[in-house]
Amino acid sequence: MSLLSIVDAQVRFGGVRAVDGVTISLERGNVHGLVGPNGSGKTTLVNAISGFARLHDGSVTLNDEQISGMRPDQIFTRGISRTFQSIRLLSTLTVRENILIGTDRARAEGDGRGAGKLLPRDAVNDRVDHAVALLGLEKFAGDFPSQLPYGLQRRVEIARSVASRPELILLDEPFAGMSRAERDELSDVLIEIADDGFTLLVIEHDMRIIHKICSHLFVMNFGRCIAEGSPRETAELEIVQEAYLGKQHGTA
Ligand SMILES: Nc1ncnc2c1ncn2[C@@H]1O[C@H](COP(=O)(O)OP(=O)(O)OP(=O)(O)O)[C@@H](O)[C@H]1O
Repeated sequence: MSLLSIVDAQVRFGGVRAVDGVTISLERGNVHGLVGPNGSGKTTLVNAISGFARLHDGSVTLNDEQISGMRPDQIFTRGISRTFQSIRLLSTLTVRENILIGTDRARAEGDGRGAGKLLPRDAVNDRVDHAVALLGLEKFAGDFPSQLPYGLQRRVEIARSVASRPELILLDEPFAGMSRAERDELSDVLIEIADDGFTLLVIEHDMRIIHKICSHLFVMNFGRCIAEGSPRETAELEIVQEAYLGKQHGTA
């Protein structure tokens, strides 16, 4: 059984079909890449999975439970955590305190619907320690986000997601704005996160990074998923190369 199944998902903004009948599945433990030209619908698809965009048609199911139609907080408690293109950290909290917020999902672990008990303090600390270590943030745990370079702020956001122990982490352009060295470091960290058992869906433009970290790739254009498979096989497809060369939809 797939971890997440999206069937015929459609999201429209007025006359714009931002997501236009996407049917894809995410498999547990994989790092999935989501690529496509600007405006092809990648962020809208991630928004639809995480409850930030309303589906006009189709469905999203997590572990066989339909989550489309739920609010973002309800989807979070069911185990989907995400980051945004712009970093969203709380400036008055330390790195560790920002990551601690991720453990709030534990409140819902009783019945998966927000009625669970609080985790014991030791268990919360273990989760935070694990996330801090996985993201290599030990030296910065007492710092405030504004004291850190951009690449480390990104890592704090991802650590916060990891601390929620989600079933699936959605990362919207986590490498954007990073130096090559920061990109290489973060890609190694994402591989470690996947080795730790997490399932990831990563929006990224840099095919070098995609080839390095992803086992499965989805390619979008004009709101549709036009190809999927291993990064190597999809990159070689003519329809994918045409999308990146900017040929218009429906033209020869
Ligand atoms: N809130 C919105 N209101 C109106 N149109 C929107 C909205 N969000 C997205 N769109 C439109 O939906 C289409 C898909 O946008 P989306 O941001 O999902 O693409 P993307 O592939 O993530 O692009 P990028 O790589 O530039 O981030 C675009 O035509 C965009 O202008």
